[in-house]
Amino acid sequence: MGSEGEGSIPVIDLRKQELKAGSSLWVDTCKSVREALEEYGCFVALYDKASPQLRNGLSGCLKDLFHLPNETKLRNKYEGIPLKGYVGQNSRLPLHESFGIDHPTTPQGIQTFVNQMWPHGNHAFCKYVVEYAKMVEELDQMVARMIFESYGGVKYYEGYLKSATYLLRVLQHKAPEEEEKDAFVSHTDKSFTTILHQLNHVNALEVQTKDGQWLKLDFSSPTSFVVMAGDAIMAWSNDRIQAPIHKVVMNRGSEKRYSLALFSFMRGIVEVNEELVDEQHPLKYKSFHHLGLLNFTYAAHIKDYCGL
Ligand SMILES: O=C(O)CCC(=O)C(=O)O
Ligand SMILES: [Fe+2]
Repeated sequence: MGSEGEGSIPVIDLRKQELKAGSSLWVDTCKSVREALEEYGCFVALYDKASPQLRNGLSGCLKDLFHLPNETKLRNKYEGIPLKGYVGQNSRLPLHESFGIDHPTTPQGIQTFVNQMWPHGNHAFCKYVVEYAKMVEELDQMVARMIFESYGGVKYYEGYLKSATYLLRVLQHKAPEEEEKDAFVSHTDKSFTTILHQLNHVNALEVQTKDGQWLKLDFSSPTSFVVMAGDAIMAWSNDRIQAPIHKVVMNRGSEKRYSLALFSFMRGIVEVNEELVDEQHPLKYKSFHHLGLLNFTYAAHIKDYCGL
């Protein structure tokens, strides 16, 4: 467990049976999670709940989705909320295409999306996406518990369970004609946390360290998931955790890349964890409405929205 040498993103094993809340392994793992998030804003979690059948089923469904006609794809719209719907055919992001599925862990959420894309239904898509999203939601909740515990108590965790809402983005990135090219521009996520997974072996995600170095992430294994801090957890932690700047860089001649990002958001108000405010660490953010942050100018920094 822990870091794989200097200058690389930590890998943390969350697969072990003995990893039960309160055990000594749990306490050690919470510490590794906290250190990774404070140093890099992300880590690679090893988690083995995605069966080969699920991954294969999901791959097939996503390929079908990206093959739909453009006018069908454009029905995936969320008025007023940038990047929540379909992004594609965009000259500024020519290698990128993605869809947003709101509430992917609920039958209604997935059904709404499927009705837009396949008015006659798509049973396999519903089945695989819900199964996948629920599995990642469990991982998200486990990591959230570890984070909340290591920063002073489970009371925040109970609030998180009640108010977390999820958005699944499914992404396809194509290879460029030049040697290498940004396929998704550098940004931080506006989520509380994001969990990323790749459906094939094409690595392309890069994360910037505090000293400005870009690190490539290898999460091509079926058991690797990247847990990444978003702007909201950065504010909640009063800047102990930094939301890392990241981008997707594709190389010439590579296969199309398929990845999935499960973003968590809090319904309602996020308050800075009071245990993380003291003389050395004065309060850096006002309480803020998380979904309001999404409606705020997308390109803006969270400090413009609720920074002190
Ligand atoms: O595809 C990836 O690995 C990253 C995608 C991403 O950064 C995002 O959707 O916000
Ligand atoms: Fe991102």
